[in-house]
Amino acid sequence: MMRESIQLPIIDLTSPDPISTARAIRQACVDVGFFYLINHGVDERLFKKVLEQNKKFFSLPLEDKMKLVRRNHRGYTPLYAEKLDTSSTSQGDSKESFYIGSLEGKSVVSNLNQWPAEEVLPSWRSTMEDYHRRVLDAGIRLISLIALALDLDEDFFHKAGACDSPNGFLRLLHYPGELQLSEQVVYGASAHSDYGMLTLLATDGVGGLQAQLTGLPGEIQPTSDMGRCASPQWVGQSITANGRSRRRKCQNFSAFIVNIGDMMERWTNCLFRSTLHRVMPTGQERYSMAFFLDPNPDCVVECLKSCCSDSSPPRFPPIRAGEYLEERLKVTYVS
Ligand SMILES: O=C(O)CCC(=O)C(=O)O
Ligand SMILES: [Fe+2]
Repeated sequence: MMRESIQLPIIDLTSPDPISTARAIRQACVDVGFFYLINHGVDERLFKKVLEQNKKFFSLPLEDKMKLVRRNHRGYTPLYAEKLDTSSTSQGDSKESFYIGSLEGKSVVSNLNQWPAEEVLPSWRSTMEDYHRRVLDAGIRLISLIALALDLDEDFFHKAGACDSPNGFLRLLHYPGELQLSEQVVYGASAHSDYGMLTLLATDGVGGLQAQLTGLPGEIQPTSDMGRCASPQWVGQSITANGRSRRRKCQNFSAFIVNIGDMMERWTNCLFRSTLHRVMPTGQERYSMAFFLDPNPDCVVECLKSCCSDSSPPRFPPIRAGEYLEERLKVTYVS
């Protein structure tokens, strides 16, 4: 059964009451692993500019884009070259993407010369650098609230070495509108969880993003005749960044869709959920920008003391963030 939409909690980054905000974040991360973030400091004009530049890049001829093909996780990945659900037998995902990374272990944007030429796309690089910096800044501020939500000091993740110079990856995405006639199911992005601490996603407002939830807050999970929980449901046809601002009519900016990544799930011993999500093709072209906030590569991610006990021992061994990320990225590419 497909549910149409899910109401995600709304978190205000400028709320004057960090304690109640942290409480709301905790609830969201335990229940769904997703929430909307508003008042994040990335203004609407910049957001529009990035979206425009995003469209311009993907409308370049394929041979131009292929000149910037992915090296060291920076640059262009063509249609079907990536498959986020590594267990699936379907073909690669129906999306093309462009990765912009920071310098290893530094908050400086560095794309190892994988940039479109200034003559071809004027101001493209500076727009992306600006956006990268601002989203990183919002993410770092959010991490302090996440620490509070875990009953830790607000600088916990900084002290753990995660945030001094975190890795920030901005991924521009384009999902073509035409639906492929194929025997196989084709996904825009097949089911996956994100790898890092947090993801801050902005979209052009076109739907298709869905999350897999085992039970909605307050909702009684149906059980089958066997007495087992019914299988998780895909929800959220309408998880769109702009949906809320349209409803509210008063916001002059869009909300980010934020979700918890696997490293945060490891830290919290699965208290905070790194929820599976996917993008289904809708027949409508779609653009999005996902910003992955990952810990400094040297940071060791290990179960928080407050998240384990004798009856709930750590489920994952400690791991260096850089190694973990490398491993996960390696298996994602079809070619
Ligand atoms: O494009 C989207 O809305 C989601 C993309 C996503 O989940 C990802 O790239 O990890
Ligand atoms: Fe994702």
